[in-house]
Amino acid sequence: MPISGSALPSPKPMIAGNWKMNGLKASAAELGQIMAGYGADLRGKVDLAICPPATQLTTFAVVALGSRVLIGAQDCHAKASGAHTGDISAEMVADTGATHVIVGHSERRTDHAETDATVHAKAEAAWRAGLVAILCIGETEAERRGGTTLSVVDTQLAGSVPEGATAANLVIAYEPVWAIGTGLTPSNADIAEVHAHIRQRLVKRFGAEGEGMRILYGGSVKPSNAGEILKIADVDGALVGGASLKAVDFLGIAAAYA
Ligand SMILES: O=C(CO)COP(=O)(O)O
Repeated sequence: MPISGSALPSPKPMIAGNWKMNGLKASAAELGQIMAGYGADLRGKVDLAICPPATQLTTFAVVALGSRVLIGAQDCHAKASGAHTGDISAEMVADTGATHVIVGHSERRTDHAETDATVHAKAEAAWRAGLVAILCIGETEAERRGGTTLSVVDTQLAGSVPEGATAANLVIAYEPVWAIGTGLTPSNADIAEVHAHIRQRLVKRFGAEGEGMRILYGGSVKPSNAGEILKIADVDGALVGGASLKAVDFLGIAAAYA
C-alpha cells in the first residue's frame, strides 16, 4: 500500500512463497501453474517469488526462466566456499539462476541457533553474490505477551541489517513467530503498528532508500485473509508458507492486487 502522505513512489508489492522442507521433482508442475496464472496484468502489479528447497533450485530457476516468477533460496552460508559440509553459499545459489535468498527465518534462528550476527553475515553474503536478501524478523509469543514486540524488532533490525542496504537489495519480512503455521494472525492494528515502526526505523537509518524497501508480512497468510492484510499501510506484500505450496492458493493471495 502507498505510504500515506509520502511523495515518493511506493514499493511494488511482492508475494513470496517459502516452501520450507517441502517439494520434490514433481512439484515443478505447481510452479508451472503459478507461471500460467501470472498474466501480464498481474505482473504489472505484483512481483511473485518462489523459494523451493535447495534440491529444486536449479530446476525451478530453469523452469521459471522468462516467466518473471522470481526464484529464491531459503538460506545461504556466510562464506563463499570451504569446509562446511551440507551448507550452500550465496554464490552457489546465484549459480543456479536464483535471484533471492531468505535469511534469518525464525525456524533457522531456532533450529540452527542463528543469531542476528549470523543473519547480518548472511545478508552481506547474499549481496556479495548479487542476490536480494529477504531478511526475516519477528517476536515470539512470550515477547508479544510481555509487550516487547517493538524493542525485539528494533534489536533484530539493528543487529541483522548490514550497512549498504538499499530498496533493491533488501526485503524485510515481519513474521511474528507465534503466527507461523498456527492459523493465528495479529490484529490489523497490530500489523499496522509494527510495519509503521519498521518503516520509521528503516527511513531513520537509510533515508529515502528506506521508503522504498519492501516490508512483507508473514504468518498464516491465506487467500481468505490476504485482501485485508495486504491493504494495511506499509504492508508491501507477504511471505507465505503453507498456502504457497498450492498454485491456486498462492495465486489466490496474489489476486488481492489484481
Ligand atoms: O514462515 C512463514 C513464511 O516464511 C509463514 O508460514 P505460514 O504461512 O505457513 O504461516
